[in-house]
Amino acid sequence: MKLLIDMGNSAIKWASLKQKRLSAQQAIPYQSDSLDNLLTQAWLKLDVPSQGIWVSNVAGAQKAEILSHWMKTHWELNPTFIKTSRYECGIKNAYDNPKQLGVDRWLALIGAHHLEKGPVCVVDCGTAITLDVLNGHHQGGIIMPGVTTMHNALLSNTQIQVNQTLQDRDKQAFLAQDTQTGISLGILYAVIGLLEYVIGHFEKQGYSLKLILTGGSVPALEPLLNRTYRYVPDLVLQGIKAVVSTTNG
Ligand SMILES: Nc1ncnc2c1ncn2[C@@H]1O[C@H](COP(=O)(O)OP(=O)(O)OP(=O)(O)O)[C@@H](O)[C@H]1O
Ligand SMILES: CC(C)(CO)[C@@H](O)C(=O)NCCC(=O)O
Ligand SMILES: [K+]
Repeated sequence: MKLLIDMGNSAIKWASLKQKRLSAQQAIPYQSDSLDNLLTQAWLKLDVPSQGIWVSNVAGAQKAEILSHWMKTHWELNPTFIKTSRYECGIKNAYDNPKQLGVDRWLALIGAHHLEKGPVCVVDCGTAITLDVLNGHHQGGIIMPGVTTMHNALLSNTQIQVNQTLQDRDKQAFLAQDTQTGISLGILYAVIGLLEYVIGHFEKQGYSLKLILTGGSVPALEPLLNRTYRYVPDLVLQGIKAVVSTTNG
């Protein structure tokens, strides 16, 4: 069994890989409890991933160190931290400095390329929202604050007080008649507007991009999306799977 891990900014996600089959993605938010305790709760009953552990980490060196230490202690194994490269699995990285591109974005692109041939727009709606376009090669991308991040930024820079992060969008008007709805719609429209703007730009040039979505905020955006799309919650893990398959047969 191999263990594939996506360490994001707010949550750690993982799945096992057995004979080319990826198990259902599991996730735990980091929250306030120590990562070491969270890992013990999540993984102590797992089979030892004796065929190897691969990690996409954008959560920093300290979390990586805790993860490595936990694995050494409980499994006597060292994880492989995947690095962004210039070329991988048939894709060329568009960044001037390829290493600067977040490894989660790189792996999501690789995952998307395995799912859909042809031009794709890959959008990861997590703590940050990233958008990357693959049209032949990687064309580059965009980074914006995620849904919760936008919400928190607004509340910490104003005197507005609301209870929930995002409201249910059932039977909502196009424009808001209360504060909570106004914030929810503002944030959701910002994301939808970005998608429309970028995909529209490529359409004007004659390219039809297939939209591939991943990340925790996708369900909140779905009611507003007037395009066909594919929602792939474990896209980063699928990218890791593709990388592992090419390097390990
Ligand atoms: N019900 C919800 N409605 C809206 N947004 C949500 C909801 N649940 C989670 N989210 C968003 O999803 C984010 C978590 O996304 P994800 O599960 O992709 O993990 P992440 O670690 O934050 O992401 P990343 O890997 O991009 O760092 C939260 O920060 C929040 O913005
Ligand atoms: C943008 C995030 C935070 C999204 O998780 C991550 O991919 C990251 O830290 N990227 C480095 C910056 C970049 O991709 O240009
Ligand atoms: K992510």
